Amino acid sequence: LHIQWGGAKQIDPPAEILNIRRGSTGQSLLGTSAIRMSDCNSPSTYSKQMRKENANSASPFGLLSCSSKGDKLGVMRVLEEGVDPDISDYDKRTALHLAACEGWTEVVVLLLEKGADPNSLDRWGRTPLSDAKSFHNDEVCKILEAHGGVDPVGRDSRIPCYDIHQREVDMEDKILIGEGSFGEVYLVKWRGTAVAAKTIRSSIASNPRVRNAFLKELELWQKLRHPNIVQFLGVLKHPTRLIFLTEYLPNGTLHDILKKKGRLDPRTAVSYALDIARGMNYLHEHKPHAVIHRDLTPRNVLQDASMHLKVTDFGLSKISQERDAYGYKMTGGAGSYRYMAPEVYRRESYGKSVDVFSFALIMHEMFWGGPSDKADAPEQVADKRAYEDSRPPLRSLIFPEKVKMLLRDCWHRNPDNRPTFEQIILRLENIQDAMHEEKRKLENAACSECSIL
Ligand SMILES: Nc1ncnc2c1ncn2[C@@H]1O[C@H](COP(=O)(O)OP(=O)(O)OP(=O)(O)O)[C@@H](O)[C@H]1O
Repeated sequence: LHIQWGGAKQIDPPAEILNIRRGSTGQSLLGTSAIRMSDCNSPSTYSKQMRKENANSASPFGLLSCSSKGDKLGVMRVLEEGVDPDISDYDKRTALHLAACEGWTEVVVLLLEKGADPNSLDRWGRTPLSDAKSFHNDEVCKILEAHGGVDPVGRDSRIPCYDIHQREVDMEDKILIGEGSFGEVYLVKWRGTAVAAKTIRSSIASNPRVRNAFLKELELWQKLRHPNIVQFLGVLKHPTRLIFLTEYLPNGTLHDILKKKGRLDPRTAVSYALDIARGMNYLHEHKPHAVIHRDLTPRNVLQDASMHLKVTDFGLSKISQERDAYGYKMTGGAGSYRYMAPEVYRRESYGKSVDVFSFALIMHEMFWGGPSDKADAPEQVADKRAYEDSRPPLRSLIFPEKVKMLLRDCWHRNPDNRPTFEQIILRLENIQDAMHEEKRKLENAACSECSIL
C-alpha cells in the first residue's frame, strides 16, 4: 500500500507503525541552548543566562535565527564574528533559504554580499530561489537571479512534508507523556534524539475530511521555523492513523508550570511573555499569509530545557488570506473558552488580534498564578467576557502599572484597538529594562549599605 503525502515521494507505510530507527545525520534539534533547570534555580541566574544567550548570537543558530526574523544587524554581527554564511541546519537549509522564504530583501542582499552560495541545496534539492518563488517574494527572486541563482525544482513545486520511515524512530521504549483531544503524545527517539510523537486517533484520522484538514495544518506547520515555535519534524504515514513528530520539550506546558509554581515572579513572567510574543509575532508576520493560532492557551505553550517558552499546536490555526479584508467567519466554538476573544465567542468576523486577547489572559495568569475565575465554568467565563465586558482583576500589588496598561490594551473590547505583537514586544522589552534597572539600583544600594557597615 502506498500513500501520497503533500507532493512527497510515495513510501511504504510501516507494517509495525512505530518500531523505527535511522542513523543520526544532522545537528541536534534540541541542542541550541542546553541549560538545565537546576542550573537556573533563581530568577537572577536565569536572567544572567538569558543575557548570555542574547549576547551569544555569534553561534550558527544565531545566524539562522536572525535571518529568519529579518534581523539585519544581528546577521551582520554574527557574520563579523566569523560564522560561515553557508552554515545550515539539519535539513541543510541555510540562512539564505530562510531569508528568501520570509522575503527579507535586505538580509538576502547582505548574505550574498558576504559570500553566501545562492544555489545551496537543502534536503529536498531546493535552492533559496525555489523558496522565494514558492512564497512569491518577487524582489528576492530578482536579486537571487542577478547573483546567478537558479531554481531546479520550478515555481509550482510544493515543499514536501518530511517522510519519516519506520527505521528512523525507536518506539520500542516509547513513554506516554500526555493525552490531548486528538490522541496520545509519546516521548520517542528519532535518529537518536528525544522527540515527541503525537498520535491522532483512528476515529479522527480515518475520516478523510478531517484527515485532510490535519494534513493541511501540518503542511503549514512544516514551513514554520522560529526559536519560540515548537519545531515540526515530520509525519509517519499509515492508512488510518496519523502520527507526527515534533521537537520534545522536557519541562512541560505553561499550564503545568503555573499549577506547580503558582504566581511567577514579575521578571520571569515578563521574560516568558516575551517568548510567547516573539513566537506569535513570527506567526502573525509570516509571509505570504499571516498565521492566526486561534487556540493560544497555557496548554499550548511548552518550556524547553533552557527554560524558554515555545508556542505549539497549530491544529486550529488558519492561514489568514490577506486579501480578505473582513477576516474569517468563525464556524464553531473552536479554541478554549477561557482564553477566547469576545468576537470569536459571538461568532463574528475576526482577525489576528484574537491571539492578542488570549495572550493577555495568559500573561495575567502568570502574574496571578492561574486563572482568576477558576470557580466559573469556562463557557460562562467566555459569555461574560463577550456580553458583559468582564475582565480579570488587576490588583496594583500584583501588577506593575505598565503591565496593567498593556493587559488592558491587549484585551480591549474593540479588536482594532489591541496592539500588534510587534508593539507588545517593544512594550515588554521596555518593562523588562525598567525591571533590570530597578534590580541593579537595589543591588547597588545594598552594596553601599554593606560598605558603610
Ligand atoms: N512537544 C512536546 N514536548 C513535550 N510534551 C508535549 C509535547 N507536546 C505535547 N506534550 C504533552 O502532551 C500533552 C497533550 O498534548 P496535546 O497537544 O495532544 O494536547 P493539549 O494541547 O493538552 O490539548 P488539546 O489537544 O485539546 O489542544 C500536553 O499537555 C503536554 O504535557
